Amino acid sequence: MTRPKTTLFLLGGGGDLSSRLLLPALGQLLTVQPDRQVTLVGVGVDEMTDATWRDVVSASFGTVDASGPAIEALLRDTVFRTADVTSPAALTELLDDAEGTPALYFALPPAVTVKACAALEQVPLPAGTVLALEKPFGTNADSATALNAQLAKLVPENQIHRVDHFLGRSTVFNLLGLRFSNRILEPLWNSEHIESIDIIYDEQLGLEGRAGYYDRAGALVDMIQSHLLQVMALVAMEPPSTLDAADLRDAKGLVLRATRPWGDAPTTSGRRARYTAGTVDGRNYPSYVDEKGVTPSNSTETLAEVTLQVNTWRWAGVPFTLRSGKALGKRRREIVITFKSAKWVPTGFTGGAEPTVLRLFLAPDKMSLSLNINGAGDPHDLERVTFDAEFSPGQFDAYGEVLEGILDNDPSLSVRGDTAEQSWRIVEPILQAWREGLTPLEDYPAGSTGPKNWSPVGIVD
Ligand SMILES: NC(=O)C1=CN([C@@H]2O[C@H](COP(=O)(O)OP(=O)(O)OC[C@H]3O[C@@H](n4cnc5c(N)ncnc54)[C@H](OP(=O)(O)O)[C@@H]3O)[C@@H](O)[C@H]2O)C=CC1
Ligand SMILES: O=C1O[C@H](COP(=O)(O)O)[C@@H](O)[C@H](O)[C@H]1O
Repeated sequence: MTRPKTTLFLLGGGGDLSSRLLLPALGQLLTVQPDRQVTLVGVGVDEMTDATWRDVVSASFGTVDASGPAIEALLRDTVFRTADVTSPAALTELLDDAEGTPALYFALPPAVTVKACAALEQVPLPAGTVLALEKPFGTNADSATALNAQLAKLVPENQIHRVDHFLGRSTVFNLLGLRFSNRILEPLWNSEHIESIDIIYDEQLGLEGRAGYYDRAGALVDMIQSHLLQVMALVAMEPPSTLDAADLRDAKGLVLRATRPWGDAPTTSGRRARYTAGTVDGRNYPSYVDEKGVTPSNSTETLAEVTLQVNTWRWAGVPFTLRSGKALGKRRREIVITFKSAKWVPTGFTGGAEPTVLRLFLAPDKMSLSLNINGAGDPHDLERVTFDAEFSPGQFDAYGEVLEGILDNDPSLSVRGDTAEQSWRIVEPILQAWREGLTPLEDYPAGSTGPKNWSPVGIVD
């Protein structure tokens, strides 16, 4: 198969995202798929020579041992352009150099991305131009709507990739494959049989010098609005007919449109907390408020939990709890599906009251299914047994899969405009309650599991 030529413009090519995640991912992709014809153009405001840029790209490729003919060709031809991408003239000049289909990756501060998109209105865009936008997509539902309207003036929706690296994970296909190819799962995947679903992404990392962004976002926006709602949509979606972008994204949209804070009570459906000084795995963390660049009066939460309801026949009454936080004692990245207990365990057995639990672990992807079976010895005794399996790790890291989608212009693993808006709509009442101080901001020591008085979410091993 001959692949079409693409010129990938990395706007913000000298930034952290590019050097740490995008360039290594590109290196990985071209190593595995050397038949790709990609010309790379790095763009930034600060001057950089082509030779220095080549060194940047080469160093990033080195982190993943990228090699082969496509890598050599890319390194030979890549150039850096100094340009202010908020200027229509600069953008026009950049695009004049494009060979094949241009893909513009906005690895820029979000406010600059918005201005660049406005500038693009005055730029003749070659047919097929692909736009890839990083999170955060807007700062609330209104700004996300406005940005969508702006983008719609530029290219059709299926040429817009709103990047969510969680959807780049092979996790998406692992989850859909497991759910939809096993007759013992899908018929039980509803409120008749499922008690609750928890989606947990607890990190040991703290702020890591990202106050400029994180102190205005907080855990709810940084992780739940941006990523975990997309994961939830995959868990809760109706069976799609195909894995095509339209089918997958329609099914996700349906779930998110039906999602509300639990009991329609934004004040009580969420909890928030902020870390104080502590130790995580031998590493000392200062209190969040003492981290460089943090404004304590922002009351930014570093741990957020929200419980949501999905108002559909399938999910009525099932709480979906989404939780993510930083500087926690243990890394937990999983989806926990807790089934209802058996309706009746015959008298004569002991045990067996515990429900079936399916745990889907993320990155690396694994699953475990806990059931009750007759244990060794007395056959009346029911004991817990867990079946474990590992999923294939996938060909690429998450950003490799993201880039593959962009270069092939397959938007199935990116966020559609309407669902970006829905994600904001879902969290906004909770954010509002938090801004008004209606939900207390609690504390937890770094290295702990969260505030002492919080009941655990999911399974605590
Ligand atoms: N870093 C990360 O881990 C992640 C980042 N993101 C998102 O990715 C985006 C980029 O983040 P990050 O790489 O960390 O940011 P950085 O601040 O490290 O990089 C931003 C880049 O944008 C360039 N830039 C700024 N203004 C202009 C302009 N007017 N014209 C051309 N270039 C410009 C800068 O150029 P110069 O260097 O020349 O000043 C710089 O290279 C953000 O939206 C962020 O939210 C998302 C997930 C993770
Ligand atoms: O987008 C983000 O994701 C990371 C977590 O994802 P991972 O793939 O690095 O585990 C999170 O740490 C960061 O705060 C957030 O912006």
